Amino acid sequence: MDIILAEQRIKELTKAIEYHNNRYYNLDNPEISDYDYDMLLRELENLENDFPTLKSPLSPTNKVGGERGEKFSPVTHTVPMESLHDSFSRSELFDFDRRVREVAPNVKYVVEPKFDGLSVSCEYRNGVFVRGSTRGDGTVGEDVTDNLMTIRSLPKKIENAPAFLEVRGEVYMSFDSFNELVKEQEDNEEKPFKNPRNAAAGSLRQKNSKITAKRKLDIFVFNIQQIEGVEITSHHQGLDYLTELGFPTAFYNIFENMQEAVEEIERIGNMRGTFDYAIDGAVVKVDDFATRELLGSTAKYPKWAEAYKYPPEEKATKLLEVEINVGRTGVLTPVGIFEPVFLAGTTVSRATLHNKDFIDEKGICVGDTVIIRKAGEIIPEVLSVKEHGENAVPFEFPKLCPSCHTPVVRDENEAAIRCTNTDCPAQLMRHLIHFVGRDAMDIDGLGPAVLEQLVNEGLIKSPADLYRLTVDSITALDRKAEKSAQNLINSIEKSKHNELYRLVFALGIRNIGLKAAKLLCENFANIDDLMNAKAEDISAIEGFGLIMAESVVNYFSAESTKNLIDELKELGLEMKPSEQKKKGGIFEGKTFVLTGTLPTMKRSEAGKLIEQNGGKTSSSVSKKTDYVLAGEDAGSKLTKAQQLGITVISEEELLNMLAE
Ligand SMILES: NC(=O)c1ccc[n+]([C@@H]2O[C@H](COP(=O)([O-])OP(=O)(O)OC[C@H]3O[C@@H](n4cnc5c(N)ncnc54)[C@H](O)[C@@H]3O)[C@@H](O)[C@H]2O)c1
Ligand SMILES: [Zn+2]
Repeated sequence: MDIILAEQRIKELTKAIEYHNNRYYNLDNPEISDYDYDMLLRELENLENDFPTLKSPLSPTNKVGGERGEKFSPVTHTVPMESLHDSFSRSELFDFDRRVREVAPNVKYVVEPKFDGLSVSCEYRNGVFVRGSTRGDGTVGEDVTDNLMTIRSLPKKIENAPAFLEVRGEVYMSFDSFNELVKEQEDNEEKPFKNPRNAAAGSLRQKNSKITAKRKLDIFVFNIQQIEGVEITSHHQGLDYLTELGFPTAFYNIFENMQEAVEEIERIGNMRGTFDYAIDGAVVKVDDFATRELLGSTAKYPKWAEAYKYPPEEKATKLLEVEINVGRTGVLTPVGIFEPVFLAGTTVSRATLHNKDFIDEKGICVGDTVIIRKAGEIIPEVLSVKEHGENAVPFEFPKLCPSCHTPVVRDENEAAIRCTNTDCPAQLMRHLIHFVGRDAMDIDGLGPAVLEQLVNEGLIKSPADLYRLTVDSITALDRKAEKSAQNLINSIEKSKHNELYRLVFALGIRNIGLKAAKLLCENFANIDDLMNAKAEDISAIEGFGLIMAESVVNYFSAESTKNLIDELKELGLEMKPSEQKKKGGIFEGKTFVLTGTLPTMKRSEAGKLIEQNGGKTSSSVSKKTDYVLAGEDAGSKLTKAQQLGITVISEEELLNMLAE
């Protein structure tokens, strides 16, 4: 390649990598697989090696991680949180070994699994967990102490602790917790997380630690960053000590040569399907700290460690049939059923085919041999058709709902095809599951199996029928004891006293999630006001757009909704109003966006103050924003405010406004 072309390609790659970095680190929502990303980075690294004069000091090959978001306060890492250099072949590992042996001919290596989560640092003073932070750009991370507090396996207080200890670990979500979460998200027709890593990152970087607590995160601790009062001279000694203190650590082994280390890496690779957590590789580390000192670091990673990344597994299998699932809002989702294959640790026999367009674009026919792969190690995806089956014909997307046989419709500008029949049994099941859910009416003891029985027996045709159940009607179902029937009735009774927002969420109005349901109820005094609200009134609520507003109005104007609400009222649902948005404070009707570090207050404190005085806070700057309260290091939000000509105030000015 000549230098002109190389320069052009380096520019392209840099741009693409920066784009994907932002999606991955800042938005927790990557667009391409890690493997594809690694290949882009590798191509850039190779070009920079071939044309050293073209390498910019700001190259992504020189930088760790993403940027620090504005959600959390900054934490400066005394000991930088470095990244790792990746190898994709044995020969690269032996190159690494050669470089190390120039400095330390008798090196010993520790090999351990490389967890696929997100990196955090945790600090302990006299054994008490005092602060935890994300890696950020390696130098400055985000303070996520409250969220780390929710991780059960992370010790909060350690016995016989050193005066000061900073450890580094990887927060992850187990496959079990991840599958549970995705199922919940799918049932609610929310966009599910793509893999456990994104789920872990998205959950840890939550403003509301109550949400983090529900997500069941876990941690493996793999390094001592700093320690006072205890002397440790090697990595394996450090790991043993951490285990002794009660930290969850992973297994490791020590080797005297690279050949054995490579075999261990292969062994771990072969085992990866047996772990309950995702690993994306293994790490080889120089054991002795003094040798590490000698080897040093580059701007991005230590020269004493090397990661080996396992390639994503792909397999060919036959598509046997396409099943159509009907979701709560009636969306028909095609699911491919394959001849079972063992892939990246689990047996795969189904994968979503997303929608009609996906099937048409790939030209997928029943009977074809297709290539499937696990992206991000977990969710199987269909990559391509490898070979058309002999008599394979293109899959015909059904024109009727498979559950109720009503003709389906496709909305304009939407890939989704829906069944719009409100009495559709498939939707009814989904709807009921949602209706009784924890964030909705919160009725204990009504799992999918019981609901299905009740629906099959014809006892339940709508959510209102739940309130018509009796102990007798339930005990009549097979194997239901009187006691459990009574418990069920009790929890159904209890749900009658719920606050209105639960019902509004439970109704499953399109585009209305839990937060929107709460907002609606804070802005309308009771169900009747809400049912009579006009789209303009609803879209005036901060956080609501016209689509959401219309969705609410359409839903409540339907005759079937009116009947349902009447029935529910008659059956004794209290529909308790929520506390109404405070009216009349000095910030009444004003929306604030808070950004940067304030001189004396935490942003959450300032937010509370604003809300106590009738104002609202929002996380993004728009034309609806009245004030941007900016502190130090206010980033893009400040710029946006300036572009839109929105008044920017300081903490002092805020306090002056309140004093007036
Ligand atoms: N798909 C995308 O769009 C996209 C974009 C950016 C980054 N990525 C992915 O992110 C990763 C690159 O990020 P990175 O800089 O964090 O590098 P990395 O994940 O490859 O390696 C460094 C990280 O490994 C972690 N780690 C886990 N177990 C460890 C152990 N036992 N010892 C030491 N460290 C351990 C550390 O927390 C450290 O931060 C790659 O996997 C890349 O594919 C993907
Ligand atoms: Zn239907």
